[in-house]
Amino acid sequence: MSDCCSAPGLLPFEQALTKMLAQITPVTDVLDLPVEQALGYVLASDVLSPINVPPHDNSAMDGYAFSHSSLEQSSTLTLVGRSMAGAPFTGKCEAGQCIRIMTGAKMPDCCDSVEMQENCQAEGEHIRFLQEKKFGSHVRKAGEDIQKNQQVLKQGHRVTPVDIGVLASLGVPTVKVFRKLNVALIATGDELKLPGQALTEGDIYESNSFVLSAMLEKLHVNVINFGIIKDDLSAIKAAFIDADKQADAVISSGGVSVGDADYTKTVLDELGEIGFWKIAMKPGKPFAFGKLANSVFFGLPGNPVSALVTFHQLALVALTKMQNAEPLKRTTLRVKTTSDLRKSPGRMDFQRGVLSVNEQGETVVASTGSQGSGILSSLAQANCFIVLESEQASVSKNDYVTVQMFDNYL
Ligand SMILES: Nc1nc2c(c(=O)[nH]1)N[C@H]1C(S)=C(S)[C@@H](COP(=O)(O)OP(=O)(O)OC[C@H]3O[C@@H](n4cnc5c(N)ncnc54)[C@H](O)[C@@H]3O)O[C@H]1N2
Ligand code: MOO
Repeated sequence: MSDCCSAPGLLPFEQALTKMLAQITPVTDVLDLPVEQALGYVLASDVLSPINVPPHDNSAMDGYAFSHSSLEQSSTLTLVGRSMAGAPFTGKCEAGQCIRIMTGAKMPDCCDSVEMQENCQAEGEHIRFLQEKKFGSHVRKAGEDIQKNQQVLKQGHRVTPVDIGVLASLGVPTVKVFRKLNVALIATGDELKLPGQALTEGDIYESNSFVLSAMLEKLHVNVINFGIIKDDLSAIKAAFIDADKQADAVISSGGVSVGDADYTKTVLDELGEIGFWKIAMKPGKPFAFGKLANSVFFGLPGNPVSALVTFHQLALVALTKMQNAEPLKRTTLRVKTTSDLRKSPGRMDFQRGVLSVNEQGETVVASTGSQGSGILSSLAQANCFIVLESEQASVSKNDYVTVQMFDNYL
């Protein structure tokens, strides 16, 4: 994206992203947390395995362990002991002998292979092996999953449920993680009512803080919800001051445009500094970024789709950096559109699309229809953004477009 194609006065999207990220300082405070509490946290150091996993060679089947060379002499071996999971065979065995073994039990030192019991005939202590077996069959080798000192997880990785299992399997009781961010949410607007309240003339229900709060939960931050603040300069100023004291980042929605009751930018300018305002993107043109005394500030536009798209494309990327997490990976594809797409050059569009596979097996995208920035339900129907560069004009059906798949924050 270059300056050539953005409407005058609007910062190209990529430049806005770069400028914003340059002003984000990642957290440095580190906690040592029990692994079972680490879900969603960002690792503050690499995790190396202190052991081999599994720690010893063990059987993958219930059956009989033996030395492969024994079977070259005779297909019937003599049973001389038992190895159970947690109660290994500690005795000695010789050529021509075998050991009863259970899944997960340690391989006796004298054995190198296992046969499952379904392929054996047991008559007292005489075990007949009915099939030929390869050397090492049904043996899970020590360290075949993870080797001692192997890097298992990297700094910056966000801990998943499976990671918690992997850490437990290493016998690791605690992990070092970066502290959670505190993020304040403020919805501005005289017209906003909470679900459950009655609407009077001109009111609408507030939805931005609900969806933003849910997205922030997925990002694993502490949300400090300031609820609805009236379109009043001093009320907004007081809320921003309070939020700035408590949070690493303050996110407001609404009041960021040029209307008579749009105070966000004025207050940001008074209390801190405006990094930039107005981006060549659609929806989301009036997005503002800046700094308050202690925190960074994201001023999202009030329109529900504009608020969510700017949060997803900009604020979420910045908060991820602030968490010290590895950058978000977003999947993009070039696919055919089955809809005509209306667009004027000058802003980068994030249109809502539905990606699917048609009867011919081709991956195609369709528009969700009207792209008004108040139509929140269209985001719920969509599974991707159709990303159209700033200079692009309308696109015809059957042309190829870039889509960005929704990630798990939407
Ligand atoms: N003269 C101009 N007017 C507008 C421009 C412009 O460039 N010149 N830009 C338009 C664009 S683009 C957008 S986006 C909006 C953004 O306006 P604000 O950020 O000032 O938002 P509001 O005016 O407060 O609200 C816009 C719209 O969204 C509804 N809203 C607000 N907050 C919430 C909420 N928490 N939950 C649900 N809905 C919300 C509000 O009722 C309005 O309908 O400005 C255009 N105007
Ligand atoms: O940016 Mo506004 O978001 O076009 O409606």
